[in-house]
Amino acid sequence: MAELVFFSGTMDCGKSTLALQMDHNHRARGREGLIFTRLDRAGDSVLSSRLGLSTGAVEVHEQLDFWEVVVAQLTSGGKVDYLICDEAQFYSPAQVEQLARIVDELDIEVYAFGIMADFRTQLFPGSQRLVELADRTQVLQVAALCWCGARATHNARVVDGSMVVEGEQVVVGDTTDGTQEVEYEVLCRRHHMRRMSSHAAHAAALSADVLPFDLDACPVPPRA
Ligand SMILES: Nc1ncnc2c1ncn2[C@@H]1O[C@H](COP(=O)(O)OP(=O)(O)O)[C@@H](O)[C@H]1O
Ligand SMILES: Cc1cn([C@H]2C[C@H](O)[C@@H](COP(=O)(O)O)O2)c(=O)[nH]c1=O
Repeated sequence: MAELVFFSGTMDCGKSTLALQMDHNHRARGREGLIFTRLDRAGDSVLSSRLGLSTGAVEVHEQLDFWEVVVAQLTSGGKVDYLICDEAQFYSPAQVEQLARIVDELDIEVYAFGIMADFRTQLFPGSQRLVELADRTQVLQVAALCWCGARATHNARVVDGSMVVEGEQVVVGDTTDGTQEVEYEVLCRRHHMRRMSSHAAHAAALSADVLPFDLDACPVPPRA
């Protein structure tokens, strides 16, 4: 029986790489699949991994209906054994429901990949619906790490070097709108809650070295 599986984890933990590997392994055994993504950092209609691999994909626009796409493929004589769905956090709840229907009524495997929560630690609507409907939610094994070395569990947004907790939910990574540079960094919960990105930690470490300087305790009198 087919399943809807949600592979989740922080940014940069290898989700897109796993999506490409799963597609490769299925294809190598003669199975045929459809690949979908939305707002990949490499551009429209591409599923890309930071390891350098990429493949063409169907861009999931707001109006895309997964059910219609798959049924059209089947009725035109195509074979569909599985779907690979990357950046699934950006899909609408209705689109996630279409994916569940494809599993149940067409017996096609659906593998969805995405982050669970945004930079404010709030669930993306698409991810929430996936957790609600998936047969299984699987956290990726490869841990992305916080700057302190702990397992990273949260995604932080850094705008012009400072961590922010307000703003639009969706801003594609590694972009600039011409005025601001938006980056993301993964953190452990402790440092996310303290708003301590690696940049802030570095600045705090530097000022800790400089500020507590006690002239009276200094063995060498400073030169005039
Ligand atoms: N130069 C590198 N050498 C080895 N592994 C790398 C390198 N660059 C990135 N990676 C791996 O790629 C992972 C990110 O892959 P990607 O599939 O793009 O992540 P995600 O889709 O979860 O954001 C990193 O966690 C790391 O394990
Ligand atoms: C936390 C967060 C992330 N995003 C964007 C940034 C990236 O384009 C994707 C995640 O991609 P990845 O393959 O998992 O690295 O999501 C966003 O728009 N809003 C956020 O809060």
